[in-house]
Amino acid sequence: MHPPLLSPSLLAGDHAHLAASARIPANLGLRWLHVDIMDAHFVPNLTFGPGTVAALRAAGATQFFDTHLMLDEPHRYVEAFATAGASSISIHIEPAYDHQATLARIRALGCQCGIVLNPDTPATAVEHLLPHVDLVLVMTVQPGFGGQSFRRDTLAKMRTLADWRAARGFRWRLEVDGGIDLTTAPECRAHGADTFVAGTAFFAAPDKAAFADAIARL
Ligand SMILES: O=C(CO)[C@@H](O)[C@H](O)COP(=O)(O)O
Repeated sequence: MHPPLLSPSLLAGDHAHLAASARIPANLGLRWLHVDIMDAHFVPNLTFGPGTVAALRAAGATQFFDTHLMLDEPHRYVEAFATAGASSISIHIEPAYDHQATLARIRALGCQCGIVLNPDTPATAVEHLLPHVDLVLVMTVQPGFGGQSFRRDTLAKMRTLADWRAARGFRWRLEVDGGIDLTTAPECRAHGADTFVAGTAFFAAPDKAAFADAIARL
């Protein structure tokens, strides 16, 4: 299992001042930033596009952009996000497209690649892709909005994936996203997760350094 890593979600930042929001975790020494891309089709919300990612880079953001595409047709946009400055690009298993070819394309573009499962999607749905990814993201809420409650029924799926990783010698990160705070992150850690996306809990924390330290100590 990798050491714990916090990936603060920009979705909970100040959308009128995204570059300033991106600097908050960077100034604490946090290397990752989670960037949620929504298309109002796969999820009922709209957020950022490749132009936002490029603008954040132009404004000086240097952290690892952990880019989560919540799109019906992610294969049409991976090039745009790679060119804009994504570091990793994660795509969902649920829509129908060529997942394996899209993951390979993401790597060919020089990014890390991840596969994402909604809360009700079983681990078996991504089993065939596990040799081909750098990250597996287990959604712990139905994607689309920040500020939702963590779903404990996803813990067993984390354990299954973590057991497969250990038994089969995979090196990917196991990331969790949705309702992650200082109560739910330890539960996920106990079920094999190593990468923790936190939006509301991070940006609302009065002492963000203490929040980051608590995750680092898991
Ligand atoms: O992908 C998503 C929501 O769809 C997440 O990345 C949220 O940004 C997490 O927000 P919190 O649950 O931590 O507020």
